[in-house]
Amino acid sequence: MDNLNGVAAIAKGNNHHAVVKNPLRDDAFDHDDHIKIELIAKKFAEIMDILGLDLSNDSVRETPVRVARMYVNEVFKGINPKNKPGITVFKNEYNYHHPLVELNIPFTSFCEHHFLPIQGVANVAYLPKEYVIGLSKIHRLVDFYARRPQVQERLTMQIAQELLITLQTEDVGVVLKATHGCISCRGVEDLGSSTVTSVFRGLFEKNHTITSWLLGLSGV
Ligand SMILES: Nc1nc2c(ncn2[C@@H]2O[C@H](COP(=O)(O)OP(=O)(O)OP(=O)(O)O)[C@@H](O)[C@H]2O)c(=O)[nH]1
Ligand SMILES: [Zn+2]
Repeated sequence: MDNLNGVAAIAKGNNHHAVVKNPLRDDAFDHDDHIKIELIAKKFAEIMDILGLDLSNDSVRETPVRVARMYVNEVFKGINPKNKPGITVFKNEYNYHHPLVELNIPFTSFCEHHFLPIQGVANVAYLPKEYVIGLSKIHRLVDFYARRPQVQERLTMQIAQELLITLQTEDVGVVLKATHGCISCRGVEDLGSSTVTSVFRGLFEKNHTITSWLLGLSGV
């Protein structure tokens, strides 16, 4: 159990910087969340005011603080390493040395260029060595890295890198299929297209049958 606790500690610790980084300043967490909410609400009220919205109207009066809370506590909470989920791993006592695939994990992220939703599913696979991970923790990791201003490529890499580190395996495959609000709601306004990104490491890179199978599972 000591070993197990050791690995759990690595997973829980601040390995936020071990993976591909989001563009964040060093002082990103100098303000407490409640201060951030207060500051963002003020700025958002200004934006609404500039747009000509009547902030004395009952329906929109609370919108600045709603948006501020949503940014800090919900859609961008994954920026802050303190919100990283504790990841439980277990000794692979049953010696399962075959792929495990977690399919159709839904996620919502936000594109860092337009702050519009990126919504889709993740297929995550790995080949266990000494440790296996609690299934729900794969979902929680996808969610944690999604809740940031993101690009899909970085999100895919962060999930893969986190699993490589946490599970101490070389064999990981991550496929994300998503639609981008900035493609559908504005700009080119193309409904119905989707974006697929993938990271294949170790077995999942070398064995093309498994790679195509994993991509096939994403409906590509
Ligand atoms: N590679 C990548 N590009 C993204 C992602 N999300 C949004 N984009 C693109 O980021 C680009 C930003 O380009 P800009 O030309 O600066 O922005 P824009 O003028 O609003 O672009 P249009 O969407 O073409 O109107 C756009 O082409 C978006 O489609 C992503 O996850 N990955
Ligand atoms: Zn965008």
